[in-house]
Amino acid sequence: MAELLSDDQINDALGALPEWRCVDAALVRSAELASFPDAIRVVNRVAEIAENDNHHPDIDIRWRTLVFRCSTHSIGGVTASDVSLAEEIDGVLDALS
Ligand SMILES: C[C@H](O)[C@H](O)[C@H]1CNC2=NC(N)=NC(=O)C2=N1
Repeated sequence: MAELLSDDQINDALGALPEWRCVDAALVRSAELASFPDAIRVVNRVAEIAENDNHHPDIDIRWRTLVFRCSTHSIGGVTASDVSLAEEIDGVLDALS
């Protein structure tokens, strides 16, 4: 059973995730892509990763801007799975730059 991370553990994790913030018990970051098709390509790649991990982000898509929100729905807060997913999302975005 996943365990909620403490505030200190979240802050430690965010030290390695400079694009992310903890907002309302979730890890959140935005990303602006070069085009809408590029944004959808990122979403599709993240979807593959999330399916593989069986851990899914909330994704807000507005033209070229994506907002990712990672929390563990089953226990209502941030767990290690969310930190791992955030790292993988950064990997997808970093691969574009
Ligand atoms: C049965 C349950 O839906 C699955 O174990 C997964 C699916 N993806 C998930 N994703 C997230 N973010 N939180 C979950 O609790 C979760 N549960």
